[in-house]
Amino acid sequence: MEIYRADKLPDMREPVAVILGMFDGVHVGHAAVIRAAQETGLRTALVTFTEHPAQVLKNRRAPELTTARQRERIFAAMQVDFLIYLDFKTIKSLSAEEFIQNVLVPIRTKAAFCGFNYTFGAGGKAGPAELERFGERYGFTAVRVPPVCDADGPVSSTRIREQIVDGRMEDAARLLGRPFTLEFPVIHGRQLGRKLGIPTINQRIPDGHVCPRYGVYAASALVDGCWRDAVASVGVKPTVGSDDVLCETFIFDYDGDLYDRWIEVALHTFLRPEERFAGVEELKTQMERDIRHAKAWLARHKRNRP
Ligand SMILES: Cc1cc2nc3c(=O)[nH]c(=O)nc-3n(C[C@H](O)[C@H](O)[C@H](O)COP(=O)(O)O)c2cc1C
Ligand SMILES: Nc1ncnc2c1ncn2[C@@H]1O[C@H](COP(=O)(O)OP(=O)(O)O)[C@@H](O)[C@H]1O
Repeated sequence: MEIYRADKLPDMREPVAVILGMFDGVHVGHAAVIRAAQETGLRTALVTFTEHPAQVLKNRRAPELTTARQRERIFAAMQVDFLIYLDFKTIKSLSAEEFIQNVLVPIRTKAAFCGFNYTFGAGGKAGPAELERFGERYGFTAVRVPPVCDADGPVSSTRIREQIVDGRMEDAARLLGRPFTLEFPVIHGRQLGRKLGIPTINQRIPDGHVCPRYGVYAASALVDGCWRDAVASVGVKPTVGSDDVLCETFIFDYDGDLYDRWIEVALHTFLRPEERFAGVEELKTQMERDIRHAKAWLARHKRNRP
């Protein structure tokens, strides 16, 4: 996948199928839009923004399900050919027709795919119907891909955020089409884990990112291309105290240095809420119990997970 950032649009040698949207989470509804574009047989160009429009317009946005880094990896794995980042600050004043003229026409759009609720042009006033109308004028077909639904309605990033905040990881995984993962750099802690015989990689969950329910999860961690079983704890560790919201993961049967590396941790199922213990000994006893519970759960769910 070739990535183009802001200012400069790529010089396309052949016409492309364009995929439009933010795609936070890249859930099964998003995947349907991407697949529809790929079915044209054309090369696909996903056109998105560096910053979320809501962030620029309202200085406020829903917490992210995926970082740009994660989305890039997922798009690449789905075999999207080009990823084009536009700067929303410069795009936001363009009228709907100017957006077509300044972005879709120069990249040789032959077909444009969007979700059922896609909006574009100044004030987000234009939608799929306008895209179709402009398509006729500028020589591309416009396709509005219907929502993927389950028994509770359309799959949406909003629903998935709620599931994650509630610790309903299996439900979230169903709508994402893969387990929910966090991927952040490994930072230094107080080295207490090692003293307890349970070293953990510590990862800060930044503001603006969705934060799973505080508590303990059966997990796995991607280390050097291999998913390893693990147990993770999300929260502020009230027993010892923490200034940050952390995801701390103990990787089973592993002993290596992971500081400063970006490690992806999948949270499969919620085991128990975070607790404040009277002391470190009580905490250690509970952590050992958590390890047994996580191992038992992971052994029972060997299939369908990384
Ligand atoms: C499986 C697991 C469960 C945990 N549960 C709790 C908990 O309920 N309450 C709490 O205060 N800390 C909890 N922690 C966090 C520990 O306090 C923390 O990992 C330990 O203090 C080591 O910190 P360090 O990484 O800074 O050395 C848990 C950690 C793990 C790995
Ligand atoms: N099995 C393991 N699971 C997690 N981290 C491990 C493991 N083995 C070694 N490590 C390393 O040890 C560090 C964690 O040790 P710990 O004493 O908890 O220190 P800290 O308080 O800095 O997190 C991790 O960042 C990682 O580099």
